[in-house]
Amino acid sequence: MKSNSFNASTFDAAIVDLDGTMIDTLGDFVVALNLMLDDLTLSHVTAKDVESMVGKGSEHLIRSTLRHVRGSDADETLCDAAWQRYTHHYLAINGQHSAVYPGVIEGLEALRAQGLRLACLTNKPNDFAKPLLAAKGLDGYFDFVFGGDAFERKKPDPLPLQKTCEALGTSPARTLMIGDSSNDAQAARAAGCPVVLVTYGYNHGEPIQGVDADAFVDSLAELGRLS
Ligand SMILES: O=C(O)COP(=O)(O)O
Ligand SMILES: [Mg+2]
Repeated sequence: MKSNSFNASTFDAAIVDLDGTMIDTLGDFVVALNLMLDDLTLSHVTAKDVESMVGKGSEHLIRSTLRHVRGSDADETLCDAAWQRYTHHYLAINGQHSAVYPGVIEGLEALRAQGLRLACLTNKPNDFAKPLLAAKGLDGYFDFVFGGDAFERKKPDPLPLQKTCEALGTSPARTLMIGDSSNDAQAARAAGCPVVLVTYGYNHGEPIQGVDADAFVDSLAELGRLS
């Protein structure tokens, strides 16, 4: 951890991002998107293409994918058809091409052992996020799981973090945000939450070290060594 400013007693709770922070879901995204593209008789995307488009929710991912393969913005009819096919395929393969990152279980165990309440806050829709956490054995760590459709606006807007703090009953200043992208960091800054970023996730194709955050960790297991 590249900061000495954290101590477990500084926090009452932590809000943890999902994709790119706890679970490497790139494989699921690529498989579901390419099945969708097959249905629409469009050409495929690669993992490298998808990595820079993940993080702003499924609608954004689908629109970005359609723009990438067609070279122009898709109209609403195509977006609606794509959304239907994508949802169908994603639900069928959810978690099959994904893996929990090393150190995640250790980090979550340590945060719980230090008495922190935990919430998962992701831009992934609720219907994708909840079964995925359950399939990977992570659901039991969280008092709350909020997807990208849980609130009126998504990260990087601060609203989802403010609402999650309200649900946890904690003040933003004592609630640590743990994420992998500028989305998480911007939302945390605007909500007044301290923020730690992992160095291994998806940051819209940009180096994570360039993002304004309080600390960076190579593994969530490092969070257990804060005290
Ligand atoms: O855009 C997504 O679906 C992933 O979002 P997350 O990084 O907030 O979990
Ligand atoms: Mg993420």
